[in-house]
Order: sequence, then C-alpha cells, then structure tokens
Amino acid sequence: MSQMEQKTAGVPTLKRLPLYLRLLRRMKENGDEYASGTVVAKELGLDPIVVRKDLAITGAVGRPRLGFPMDEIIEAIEEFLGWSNTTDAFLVGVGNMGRALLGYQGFEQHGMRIVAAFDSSPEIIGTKVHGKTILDIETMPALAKRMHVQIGVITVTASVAQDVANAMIEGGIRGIWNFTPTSLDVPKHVILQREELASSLAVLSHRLLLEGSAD
Ligand SMILES: NC(=O)c1ccc[n+]([C@@H]2O[C@H](COP(=O)([O-])OP(=O)(O)OC[C@H]3O[C@@H](n4cnc5c(N)ncnc54)[C@H](O)[C@@H]3O)[C@@H](O)[C@H]2O)c1
Repeated sequence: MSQMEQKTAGVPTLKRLPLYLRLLRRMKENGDEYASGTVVAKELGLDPIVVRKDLAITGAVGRPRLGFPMDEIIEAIEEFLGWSNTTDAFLVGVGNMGRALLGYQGFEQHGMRIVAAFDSSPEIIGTKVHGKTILDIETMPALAKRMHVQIGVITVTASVAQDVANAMIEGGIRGIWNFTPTSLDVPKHVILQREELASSLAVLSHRLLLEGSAD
C-alpha cells in the first residue's frame, strides 16, 4: 500500500497493532503459516470484530477459511506502523530512566534504534552506558542534523525538558518521545508523544479500588 493510499488509524488501533505483531512473530516461529483474526482475538482476549477491523486497516488480504498468510500480515503491520525501516533516535538525559531505556534491546524490533545518548553532567559525559559512550548535550543539535536523526527521547530533569526539546528541533528532529512530566511547546510539524507511568498507575489503582468495593 502506498503512503498516499494508506488509511489512518485511531490511537487504540495503533496501540493494539504491536501486540498483534508480537503474537504473529511468535506464531511464525512456531511454524504457523496462516493467522486468522479469530485466533489472534482469542489469544489476546480481544473482541474478534475489533481485531478484524484493525487488521483490515493495514491493507492485508485474508484467504477464505485460512486467514492471513503469516509473512503478508506481519509485513503489512510493519509497513503500516512505519517499522519496516528502523528509525535512528537520540536519547537525552542518562539518569535512572535514560539508562533503563538505553539497556532495552527491544526497541529495534519496534522500528527505533537509539544511536547516541547525551547528558550535561561532566560526571556522566564520556562514560559508557550499555556499550554507548555518553556525549555532551552541546554537540547534540549539530550531530542530529548531520546524521538526519528523526526521533528524540527526552529523559532529563523535568525543568530542562523544554530546552532539550528546543535543541532537538534545532537539530531537525521531528518526533519527540517525552518521558518527563513537562508539557512541551513545539511547532506544528513536530510530533509529540508523552509517556506517563503515573497515568497507567492511576488506571490500575482505580480498578483495584473498584474490585475491592465489589467484595
Ligand atoms: N515517564 C514516566 O513514567 C517517568 C517515570 C519516572 C521518571 N520520569 C521522568 O523522567 C525524567 C528523568 O528521571 P530520572 O529518574 O532518570 O532522573 P535523573 O535525575 O536520574 O536523570 C536525569 C538526567 O538528566 C540529565 N540532565 C539534566 N539537565 C540536562 C540537560 N540540560 N541536558 C542533558 N542532560 C541533562 C542529568 O544529568 C541526569 O543524568 C524526569 O523528568 C522524571 O520526572 C518519568
């Protein structure tokens, strides 16, 4: 499917597609040649109608009674998410959160490769973290420009998050994954995604509370 023809999907669909991908890759490893929406729905405990709609949006075409050929459906989801080409990313702020993200090997399977990490602390600059030498934040915008880096991951102290975002934008970065609680102000062409563990925790706590009151 060309980018012009590609449909847009809602956020809930976009959030479910990686779950399908993980399951389908596992099924492929187990030797399955086809995947049906019904099986995917059952494995993940989702409504089959929702799964069928999600998979249809990727443009993959199922075969009657068999389902989707495994390679085709995997490729269709990867292309839909833009994960067929891994995108280079810079991470800024190598504290607790930054170190954890740098140590995670799984992002490459999800289309993102952290190619360099930056900090402002003289104690951290020049040290090695998970095999990467930490660079001086001052060098980040020029390097981002030179390497055509698309994604910036922000894991700095909240009070400097906007400065870091500005420096990333100066370097031509177009997608920012913000792990800080700071609401960032960015130009229209920049795509922002905020990650907030506290929000997920709020859902968990509230559900626990409801379960408790049901007893
Ligand atoms: N998204 C979440 O769910 C979540 C969860 C926990 C923490 N956080 C947030 O993540 C951020 C980092 O938390 P942490 O525990 O890793 O903090 P930390 O203090 O361990 O690390 C922050 C790092 O940023 C560096 N830094 C500060 N100013 C900088 C600048 N101008 N340029 C480059 N580097 C700079 C510091 O030297 C330090 O290494 C905080 O904003 C915190 O609120 C988010």
